[in-house]
Amino acid sequence: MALCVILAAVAVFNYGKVHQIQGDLAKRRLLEVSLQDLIVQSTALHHLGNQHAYETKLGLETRGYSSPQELLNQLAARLAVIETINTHSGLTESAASLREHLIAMDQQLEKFGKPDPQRIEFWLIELGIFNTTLKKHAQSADEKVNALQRNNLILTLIVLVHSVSFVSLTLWRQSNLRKRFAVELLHLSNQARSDPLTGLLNRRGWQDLSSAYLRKMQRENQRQGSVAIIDIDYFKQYNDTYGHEAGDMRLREFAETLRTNFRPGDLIARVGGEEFAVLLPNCTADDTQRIVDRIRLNGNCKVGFSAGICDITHADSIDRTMAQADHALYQAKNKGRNRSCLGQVSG
Ligand SMILES: Nc1nc2c(ncn2[C@@H]2O[C@H](COP(=O)(O)OP(=O)(O)OP(=O)(O)O)[C@@H](O)[C@H]2O)c(=O)[nH]1
Repeated sequence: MALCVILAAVAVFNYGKVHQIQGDLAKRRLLEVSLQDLIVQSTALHHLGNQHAYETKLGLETRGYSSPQELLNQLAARLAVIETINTHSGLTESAASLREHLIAMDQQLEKFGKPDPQRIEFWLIELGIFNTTLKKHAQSADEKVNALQRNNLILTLIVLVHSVSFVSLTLWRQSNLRKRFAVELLHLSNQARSDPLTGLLNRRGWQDLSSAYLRKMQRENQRQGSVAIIDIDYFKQYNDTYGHEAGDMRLREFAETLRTNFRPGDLIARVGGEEFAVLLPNCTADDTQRIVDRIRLNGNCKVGFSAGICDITHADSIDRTMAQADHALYQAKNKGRNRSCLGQVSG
């Protein structure tokens, strides 16, 4: 970024220089035009050196001058313009020399009625030198402007490439940060919804997802679905006999048993210490009871448990369904445990 700023500053400086040189160029054009005028007017000078007065007169008249003095006056006026515009020292010297010749010609004209032909030659030679010097100056100024413009183009391209790269990099970093943030957020929200001991949903996850399931069922007008609340029997006794760590191990094993015996689409959660809840979409309470009993009676299940099961067909909230299933669980416990009971759905 710092490099970009430096390059941009150099480019601005260069533009300033180009601007200044272009101002000089405008002055040069004016100088060139004035010099061309001077060259054109100087062709009449030849006639001032003529032997015959009538040739001089004719030569001057055909170029629009009424007298030799008028021609010299015109030359003096053009030279004054050149002297005013001129800024280069080399050209100033030539202009001064031209002025000297002009003064000498003027004096000769006054004294002898016409300037010395040799002086006229000197004037023309000096004019040629002035012209050549001006062209050289013009060429070097053009080269300078071209070089500066080329440098500026390169600088502009570098600044542009840097700026585009900088903006792209910033956008890429931002999008990466956003993605990481989203993943982090998802991870945190998953953590907040899962039970660290068993990896199943916790009570909060159960609340969120079972309510969402229920809303989906109502939206799609599904008529079937059930909830089972499963509670391990005499778990306090197990804990007291084998210790809390062994109890944890049993809970993990039990969670795994539930995970393998229910379908992937069923919602399984640990909603209390040794209490689990399962939501089975598209499954009636009778079918759920059959599944639950099969698990209960299966030799792989190392703990006994009781279950309360309830249909959610007509339920308007998950809490109401849970209350019914809980009531059925209470009955199962009361009837001696290690069994399942169906709950009645009211309304
Ligand atoms: N190891 C372990 N035990 C837990 C955990 N959470 C709750 N418990 C224990 O589970 C036991 C539950 O006891 P109770 O509510 O009396 O239930 P129970 O002994 O299973 O009796 P019933 O349900 O009536 O058959 C208590 O001893 C709790 O300390 C846990 O995360 N790990």
